[in-house]
Amino acid sequence: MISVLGAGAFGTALAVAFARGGDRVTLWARDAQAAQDMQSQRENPRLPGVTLPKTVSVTADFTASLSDVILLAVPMQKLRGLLQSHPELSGRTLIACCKGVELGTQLGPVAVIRDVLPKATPAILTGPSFAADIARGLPTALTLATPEEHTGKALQQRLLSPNLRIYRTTDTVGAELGGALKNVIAIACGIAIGAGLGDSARAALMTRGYAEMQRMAQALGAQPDTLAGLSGFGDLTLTCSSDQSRNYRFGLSLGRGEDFDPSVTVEGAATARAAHARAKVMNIDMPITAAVVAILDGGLQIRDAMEMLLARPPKEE
Ligand SMILES: NC(=O)C1=CN([C@@H]2O[C@H](COP(=O)(O)OP(=O)(O)OC[C@H]3O[C@@H](n4cnc5c(N)ncnc54)[C@H](O)[C@@H]3O)[C@@H](O)[C@H]2O)C=CC1
Ligand SMILES: O=C(CO)COP(=O)(O)O
Repeated sequence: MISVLGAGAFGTALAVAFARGGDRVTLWARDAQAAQDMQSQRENPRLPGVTLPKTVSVTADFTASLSDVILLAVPMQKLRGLLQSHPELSGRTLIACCKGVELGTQLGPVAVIRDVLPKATPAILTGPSFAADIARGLPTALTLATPEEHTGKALQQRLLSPNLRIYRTTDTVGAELGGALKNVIAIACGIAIGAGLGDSARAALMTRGYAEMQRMAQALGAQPDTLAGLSGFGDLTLTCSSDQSRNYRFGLSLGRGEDFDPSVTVEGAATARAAHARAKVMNIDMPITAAVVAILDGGLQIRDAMEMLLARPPKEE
């Protein structure tokens, strides 16, 4: 059995994929009514049109939902709270599926798991994948990062399913930072397109944003190759170019001066602030991230942000 904790769009999509791969899956929702509705209606309103396979069981009973492989599919800023309120997760294999950097501590998901439950075996599953695509069975490739290779090999075998190909790495820092920081750049790209700055500006932001991602990741001990893979470059490409991305759509709204539904999960906003704080302390040059934070905080107009980025001293690429 596989456990997925968090019955949002991504947790549900993963549950569907693992069930297609032949596993029984328990999907835990914290809200009892939501769990009951999903269990009886065989559908999650966040993934309309996707029928839950019979081997997916949705429950709000936390203890009953646990197994030897547990995926944590909650937003990044909720991860610590989930772990803290369930000490029974200690000593288990916990695979984070969230993409972000924690506000305050500036830690990624693997580091947060280690911090709260040092006896757990942490991992992260990340990479370019929209929940709706996975749930519809469209071909998708992800990266599974575990500190120890033997754990990664075992989990990789366990989680493979039709149309969901899983690569592995032991570079957890690179994998989690790629997935987190690409959301910040996706917001920047959405802002640029929403403000009518054009596709060329977006390409520049993606490329120079990638340079920022590499700088921070390497400063924190990641391998450059990891950022060039699915969890970094792959996810950056997807998220900065698709209207399916919530981070990109959030940026579009900002660029157009429109409101955005605050209940939608947009990981890049908090992550921009956390990464910016870390960059300042470590003296890492991250001008696009800094501009996103300044725009979010209302201190910088979009045109001024672009002018500021263009007016930086000329340098070698
Ligand atoms: N939706 C997507 O296409 C993808 C999402 N992700 C990542 O997955 C993570 C979750 O995103 P989504 O599922 O899309 O968001 P979502 O907004 O659809 O669902 C989040 C779920 O987490 C639950 N939740 C929030 N706080 C909780 C807590 N303290 N305890 C238990 N449950 C809690 C909510 O009730 C909700 O069901 C994010 O970090 C996101 O970046 C990763 C890849 C793709
Ligand atoms: O991480 C994702 C795609 O890989 C999902 O992106 P959004 O959270 O921006 O929708």
